[in-house]
Amino acid sequence: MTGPIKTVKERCRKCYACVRNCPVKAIKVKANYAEVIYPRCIGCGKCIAVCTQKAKIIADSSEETRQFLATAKKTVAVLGCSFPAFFHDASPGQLVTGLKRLGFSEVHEGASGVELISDSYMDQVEQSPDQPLISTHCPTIVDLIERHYPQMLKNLMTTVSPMIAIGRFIKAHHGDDVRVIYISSCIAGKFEIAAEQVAGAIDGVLTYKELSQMFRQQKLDLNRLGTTPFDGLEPQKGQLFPITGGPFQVFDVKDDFFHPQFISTEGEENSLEIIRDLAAGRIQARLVDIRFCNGGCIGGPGKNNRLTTFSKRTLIHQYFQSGSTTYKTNPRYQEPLPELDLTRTFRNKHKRLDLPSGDSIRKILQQTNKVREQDELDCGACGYATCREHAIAVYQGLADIEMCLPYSLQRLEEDRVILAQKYELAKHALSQEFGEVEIVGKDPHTIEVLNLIRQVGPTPTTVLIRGESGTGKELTARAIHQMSQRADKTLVTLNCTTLTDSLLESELFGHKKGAFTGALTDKRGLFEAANGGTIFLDEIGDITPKLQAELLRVLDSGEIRPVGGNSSRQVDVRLIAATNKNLEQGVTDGWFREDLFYRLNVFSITMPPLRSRLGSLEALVEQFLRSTSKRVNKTIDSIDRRAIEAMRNYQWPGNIRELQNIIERAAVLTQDNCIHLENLPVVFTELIAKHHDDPDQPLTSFRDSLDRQLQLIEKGLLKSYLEQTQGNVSEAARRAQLPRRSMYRLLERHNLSGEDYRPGEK
Ligand SMILES: Nc1ncnc2c1ncn2[C@@H]1O[C@H](COP(=O)(O)OP(=O)(O)OP(=O)(O)O)[C@@H](O)[C@H]1O
Repeated sequence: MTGPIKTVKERCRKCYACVRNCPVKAIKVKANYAEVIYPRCIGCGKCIAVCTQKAKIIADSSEETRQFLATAKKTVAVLGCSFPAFFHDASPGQLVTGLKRLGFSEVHEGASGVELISDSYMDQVEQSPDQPLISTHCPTIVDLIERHYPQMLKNLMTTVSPMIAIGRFIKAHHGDDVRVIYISSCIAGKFEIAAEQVAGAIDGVLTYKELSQMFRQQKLDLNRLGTTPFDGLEPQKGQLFPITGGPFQVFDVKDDFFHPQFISTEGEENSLEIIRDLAAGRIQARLVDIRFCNGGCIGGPGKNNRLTTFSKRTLIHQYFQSGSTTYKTNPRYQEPLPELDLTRTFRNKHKRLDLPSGDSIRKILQQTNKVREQDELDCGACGYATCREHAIAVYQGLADIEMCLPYSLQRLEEDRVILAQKYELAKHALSQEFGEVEIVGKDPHTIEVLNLIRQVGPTPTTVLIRGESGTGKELTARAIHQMSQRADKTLVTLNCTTLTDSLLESELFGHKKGAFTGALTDKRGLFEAANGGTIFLDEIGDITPKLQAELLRVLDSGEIRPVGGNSSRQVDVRLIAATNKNLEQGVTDGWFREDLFYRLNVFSITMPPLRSRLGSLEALVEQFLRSTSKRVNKTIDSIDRRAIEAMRNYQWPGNIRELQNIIERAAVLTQDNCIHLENLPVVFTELIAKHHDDPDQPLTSFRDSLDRQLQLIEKGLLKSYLEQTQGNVSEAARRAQLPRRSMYRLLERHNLSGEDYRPGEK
């Protein structure tokens, strides 16, 4: 069932402004838009006012009115009592002329409808009812009680509103030969005329905005028109009705405003407060006059100007006092009528929504990560004042879980991490398919690694690859997989540092639908994806104790259990793990499980750092020149001697990956086909210590001088080791705790030889 407030779905951006501002929570949030639930709506128009995207609109009655005007039947216009506050640029007589030009046969003032109901009102008040009477001229208040406070139906005065009264009055004089259009700033009137108890009195409600639009379309400038008198009855005090206190003036309620038995109030907050007070029996008034809009009927949402309540109030008062309006009352309205029925009844339209149990609320709160009381932030971003109200609305199907902002932000972050991981996986898969896998190097360390790969590759043994970052651990894992019987099956790579504990568990072992928020379907884990092949867990030293225990269980049993699942599945996966952390230290310090360490460390390969395999430096450089040339789309086929010399003297903290990156950078920078020393980062130029043997060299830059001094210290130390070991280079290397090859390289660089220190050989 749709009511007069419509949603333009394409415009709704789900900002929840309407949810937040709707006083009776009559907005339901759907997948792509928020819409009004008509049976709960009270037509106050707040959602229209707060929607910056103009996605909430009031059903426009101008087209329907035009159609009425185009037929032979008479159509009468009734101007709501607030019209002088909205059409103040033109005189009332010009407005009447304008309406007649549009085709209306007669124009009446709604204020005369107020006077029609005055007696009925006072009769009810004077009967001294035993419970407070609530006025019924504001349709929003009537809807509020019918739809949300049905226990107060008995308090509603059984009199129609002035709009219905004048509609019935006009129709009583014309028979069914006439249509009546009411023009007002009140959009709730559009709701009211549809109520079965008053149906037929008014045929359409036009807002002032819609009427102005009709004037514009007809190019009618009211200021240029002559004046025409009203055709209806001349009202007396009814013209004061729309403003605060107006009804009491019109109905001649003698007791003043200070008397607690006669209360007149308006505005959303006051209206809701007084109805709650009345419902709870906290106040005992005789007559309560309530109008929902701020300032009374001059505050309706169907307005066409932005004047303040005070200036509109002044305009109404001026109009009342001026007495300049002219009337040429149609004689038919003077004729006596059989008594006009001005009563109405009301109906309980309350739709009770199921209330969740405490347990259901708790479960919904948990879905948005609210487990403890302090997790309930009550931030209001969802449109509900508290997390509990939001949870109840979710239970009642009015709200979405995703409306919780902190929860949605967290979900987004988790999704981002998962996507980043998936991106890494895709990248790896591509490089596995199209990238180079060849391990370059002829130095003894690399040859030793290649031998180990050859030996362990074809076996199903678990391998632990260790070594500094960028030394080729992943490359080695790929080589092992390619050399294995599983080479035609998948190699799944996972970097354990990128995922949180819970995500890593679901990533590795999969999850069942509903295992946690966001687990919308069953999902296969990486262990299952690697079934029959190999799984490479990079940075294994970074997984948490919980996951270490789980991994150990999988390695021992060969079975995986998805998160949230009850049964296990057998998988045949070869595990290769890598780390640059000292796991033995981890075992001692307690952050790595000893049993897992031994389970992983069945066969270990330690990747030597680049600084200890400089024998392969040139081969690596050549390899990277080739691959980089392709990548940067340049032909680079050589590197100059000084650049290589500088590279030999560099420590390579980032190892082979750093070398690869430096070559790529240089390839981009070079202007010809060769990489020069100048194309390398500045540190390499500084490493070419031209004068490191000459202590008397005049001081140049601080860096040069420091480098020179360090070279001297280094040479002095080497000489001491050679002296102490009488030129035995192996012994000197052992004492210096350096690899023998490094010792030879250092001696070569400083032009030293063991022979010079052997006894008798000097
Ligand atoms: N011996 C080698 N021959 C050719 N390329 C190599 C060699 N070793 C490493 N690389 C290249 O160096 C880069 C870094 O290697 P890899 O990613 O295997 O190192 P890693 O030790 O796994 O690094 P991290 O610890 O940072 O994950 C890769 O592009 C790889 O192809």
